[in-house]
Amino acid sequence: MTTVLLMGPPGAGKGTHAGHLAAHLGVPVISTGDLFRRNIADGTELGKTAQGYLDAGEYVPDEVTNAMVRDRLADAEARPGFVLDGYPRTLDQARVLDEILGAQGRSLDAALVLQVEAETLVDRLLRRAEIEHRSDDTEEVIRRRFEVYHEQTAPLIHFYSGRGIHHEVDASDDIDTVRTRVWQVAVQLKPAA
Ligand SMILES: Nc1ncnc2c1ncn2[C@@H]1O[C@H](COP(=O)(O)OP(=O)(O)O)[C@@H](O)[C@H]1O
Ligand SMILES: [Mg+2]
Repeated sequence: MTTVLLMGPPGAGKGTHAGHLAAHLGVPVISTGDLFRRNIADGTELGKTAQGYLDAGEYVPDEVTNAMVRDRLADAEARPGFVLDGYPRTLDQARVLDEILGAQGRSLDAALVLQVEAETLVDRLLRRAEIEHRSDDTEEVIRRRFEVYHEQTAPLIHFYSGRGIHHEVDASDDIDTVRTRVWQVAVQLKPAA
């Protein structure tokens, strides 16, 4: 079983590499951003709650996000492990995640932080805006998302480094190069059976 999370600023490539890594490990990706977007597209109550926050570049309240992730982690699908993309993003979420996993008799193996300099991130997000038309990929909202990341999520790096499960990955190069780096970290976690 491998339980990993990917952290990093908006545009760092969390979604891309969470997908690759999960496929390698044979476990599901749990992406809070994707779950919110799917709920918005489906017009669910959860989606209605989340929409305003996403459009403003703010975080959805912890109790809403934590409840959604709690459900996902209880699924049979997540029993062999998981790759978390975009969760936890606050200290409260990190503590709740510990609680959920502890109650299941497991814990987090690794927190991977994807590192990319700010200029590259803005370029990537503006390019993605042209392709995906995400409502939160406008210049103004992107700026706010960076602020929120630095205020609320960057402190989590200390939370996980204090526990010795934090790994930095240089994510500024092309996708294949970064994928190899991510995989090198994952391989160290679990020696081949
Ligand atoms: N763990 C979370 N807590 C609160 N809000 C979240 C969380 N994950 C995603 N969101 C909401 O969804 C938006 C988009 O998330 P995501 O797709 O993961 O962005 P990115 O991958 O570009 O960082 C966030 O700006 C936020 O509004
Ligand atoms: Mg994403």
